[in-house]
Amino acid sequence: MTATDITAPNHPPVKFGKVGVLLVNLGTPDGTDKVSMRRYLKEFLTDRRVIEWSPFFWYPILFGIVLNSRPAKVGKAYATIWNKDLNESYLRTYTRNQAELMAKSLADLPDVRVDWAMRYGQPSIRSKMEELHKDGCERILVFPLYPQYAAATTATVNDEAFKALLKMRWQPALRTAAPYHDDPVYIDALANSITSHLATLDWQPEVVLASFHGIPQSYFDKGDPYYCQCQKTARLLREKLGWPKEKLQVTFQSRFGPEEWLQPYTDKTVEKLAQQGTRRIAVINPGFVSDCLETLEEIAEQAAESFHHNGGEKFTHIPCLNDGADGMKVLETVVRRELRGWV
Ligand SMILES: C=CC1=C(C)c2cc3[nH]c(cc4nc(cc5[nH]c(cc1n2)c(C)c5CCC(=O)O)C(CCC(=O)O)=C4C)c(C)c3C=C
Ligand SMILES: [Fe+2]
Ligand SMILES: [Fe+2]
Repeated sequence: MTATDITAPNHPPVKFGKVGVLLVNLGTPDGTDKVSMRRYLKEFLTDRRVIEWSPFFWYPILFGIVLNSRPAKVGKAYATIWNKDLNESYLRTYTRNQAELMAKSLADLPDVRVDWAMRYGQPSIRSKMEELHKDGCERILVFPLYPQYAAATTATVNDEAFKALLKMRWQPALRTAAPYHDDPVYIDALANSITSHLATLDWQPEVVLASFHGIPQSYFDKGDPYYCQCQKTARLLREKLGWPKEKLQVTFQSRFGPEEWLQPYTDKTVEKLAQQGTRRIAVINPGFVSDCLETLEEIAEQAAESFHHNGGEKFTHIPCLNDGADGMKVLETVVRRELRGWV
């Protein structure tokens, strides 16, 4: 269709013919104060893709205990890793940078619009879908920025994108990007980030932990592919580096609540390694596209402290791919692949 196809009298102006790419990450509070933290955690922890317990059981605990105690505690943790220059979390800074850099690298596709959103907090997926649509995007690619698929992350982003279409008369076509846990470009980028980080040190780790965010064991038992995709990423990374299994070990971090989560746990492994005589370790977080609370505070601060406290000597955290050239090459490869047939 071209503008000349609009022949009806008094037809309102419409934009069309564009393709949108929406990069989506998990989310972020607007500030580290209690009110912002509570708002963010409430949106996050009422998502049934994240907490699968029945609301009849969960809400009294959430509203009676968790949302009264956790905002202050987590706010303090966020304050230690806040991007003070821009007064925002690094997850927000990196996600915005990724979208801006992506727009530049797709300059050869003039009909493509790139934007970013957060599943929890601002800018919301709905607001960005509406903006892209108004801007003439008849097709939108939603890219949940998680290399490994989990219902608690990927599926909830996709759900929200589809929900945004519910009230639209003229819906855009919607595509969602597949996980890329075994993409050679991603594995190469991780391998490069390990070797180039280790080359900056005057010591070498005996063990490198590949620490992924955990999920409850029960989600895995119900068929979530996340655990297996994490294991595959680590196997391919080991093969790429030519390392044995003992040198690159998979662990799972960020447990929440009393249930059993995927094991081995990162915090317990760090403690045990130090207690059993390992003196030098490195930790990489291959499942996180950008550094955030879970990498900067839980690993680079807390895990490092625990390692030293238990007798370890050298600890280093390998930064996430963030908005660096290797990481952007990964994201661009996925976007160009998923746009095939549309551009
Ligand atoms: C049952 C609760 C949770 C599940 C399941 C879960 C899965 C999951 N999360 C990420 C990535 C991130 N999580 C982050 C923070 C975070 N995660 C949970 C809970 C669950 N996550 C909470 C309550 C929080 C907030 C902090 C806290 O209260 O401890 C973040 C960091 C966000 C930031 O702004 O820095 C990320 C990223 C993945 C990949 C995942 C499952 C695969
Ligand atoms: Fe999480
Ligand atoms: Fe955490």
